[in-house]
Formats: sequence, C-alpha cells, structure tokens
Amino acid sequence: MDQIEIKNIKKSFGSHQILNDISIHVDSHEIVSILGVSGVGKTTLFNIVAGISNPDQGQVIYNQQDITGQSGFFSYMLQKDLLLPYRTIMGNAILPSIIKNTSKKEAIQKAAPAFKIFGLEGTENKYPNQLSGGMRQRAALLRTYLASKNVNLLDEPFSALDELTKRNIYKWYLDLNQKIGTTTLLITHSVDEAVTLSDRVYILSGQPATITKELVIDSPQKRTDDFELTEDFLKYKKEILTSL
Ligand SMILES: Nc1ncnc2c1ncn2[C@@H]1O[C@H](COP(=O)(O)OP(=O)(O)OP(=O)(O)O)[C@@H](O)[C@H]1O
Repeated sequence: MDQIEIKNIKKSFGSHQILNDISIHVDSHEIVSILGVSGVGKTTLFNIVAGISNPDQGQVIYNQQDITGQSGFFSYMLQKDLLLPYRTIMGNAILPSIIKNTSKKEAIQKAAPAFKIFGLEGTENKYPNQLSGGMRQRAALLRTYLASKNVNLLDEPFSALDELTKRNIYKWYLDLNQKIGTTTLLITHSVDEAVTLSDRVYILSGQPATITKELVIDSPQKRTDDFELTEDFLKYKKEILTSL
C-alpha cells in the first residue's frame, strides 16, 4: 500500500507567500499530476513532498506516518537531474545503491534485469552522450526506479524532450506503470502531458498558489494509442485551460 497525504501546506520565502493551504492525496498505483504555470510554486511543493525542504505549516503523511521534512521515503527525479557524463549508463544506474553502501557487484546484479524493462538493453557500457535524449531520460528514470522506493516523485521529467519522443515516452511510462505498479506524483506545466499520463490532475494557481481544481481523467479511451485525438481528450484539455 502507498498512500501519500499532503495536508494544509503553507510556505513563504521571506514575506513572499508561495503556497497557501495545499491539500492533495495520491493513492497506490495512481499517477497524479500537479499542473501549473511557470513560477507558481510547483517545485517548492515538490521539495516539501520529497522532504528536501520544510513547510511553514502542514504535514506530509505517508502510510499514516508523519514524514514532514524527512527525505528517503520516495524516489525522486528533479527537473534537471542529469546523468553524470563521465560514468557509463550502468555506472549512473547503480549510483543510488552505491551511495547506500551496497557493493558494486550486488548493485550491478540488481540493476541488470531492469535495463530490459526500461528498454535500455545494450546501453550498459555506453556513456550518456552516446544515447538519444529519450534514452537518456529513460536511463534517468531507471536510476530513480533503482532507488527502490514504491513512490516516484517526478519534477518535469519530460520537458526537455521533443514532441515525438515525448509521445513515445508517455506510452512507455504508462505501460511501465502497469507492469511494475509504481505510484507517481508528477509535476508538469504541460496540459497534454497531464491529461495523457494522469489518473487525476490537480491545478495549482494564484498568488499565493492554492489547488483550484481537481480533475479525474477517466476515459475508456485513455490507454489507447490515439487518446490525444479523441473528443474526451479535448474535453479534459478545455476544462483545464479554462481554469488555469
Ligand atoms: N529558495 C528560495 N528563496 C526565495 N524564493 C524562492 C526560493 N525558491 C523559489 N522561490 C520563489 O518561489 C516562487 C515559485 O518557484 P517554484 O520554483 O516553486 O515555481 P515553479 O512553479 O516550479 O516554476 P517552474 O515551472 O518555472 O520551475 C518563485 O517566485 C521563486 O522565485
């Protein structure tokens, strides 16, 4: 079971209040997005959920335990979480295990089967600059996955990719999520990305930011290849755009 509850979060930097009374929840195996314009406070909220920074008020509850201000419960991938250029893809992938003092041999044994799941077979001994952008992103996600937490927190993980690569990686992430059953909280400023990937979308807007809308994406066409071309997709997109 994985249940995250964010309760009544407030955060200011000096006299500038960024977040006001934010409450959201993420349940087991859900992909939930927080969608908002640039500068609204998404990363600030993300850092609080990841335990990297403290809220002024409110709590982060994981499986009924108050973990506010503590990191280590979730795997997380930051916006510009780049692979280290001087390490191979395997070298990058095993980094979280090495940091936790696992032996290199053991870390490689654990990582090796995951290369297939992430469509990265054959890249183990390559360096990041030898891979395409999409593959590098999958490698960064693989590293996040190997941090071995059930919950993935992703801050704009796909924003640097081109449109076509993005579409492929969305499909791939949805399949992966069904295969390995992770729970995901995703930060994004892309409406299409939120509608394509999410079970639920929270809209963060205003100054200070509050959750102004929660939308359940529950279309029978959701997992089909051309969901983006359906009336349902457009309906969700309109609903979001009119409330941003
Ligand atoms: N450590 C800090 N000290 C002071 N102000 C900060 C700090 N971190 C963020 N801010 C301010 O908080 C506001 C929200 O920033 P944040 O990075 O959370 O937005 P965002 O929605 O993630 O934007 P983007 O999509 O551009 O990354 C901005 O006005 C930013 O300048």
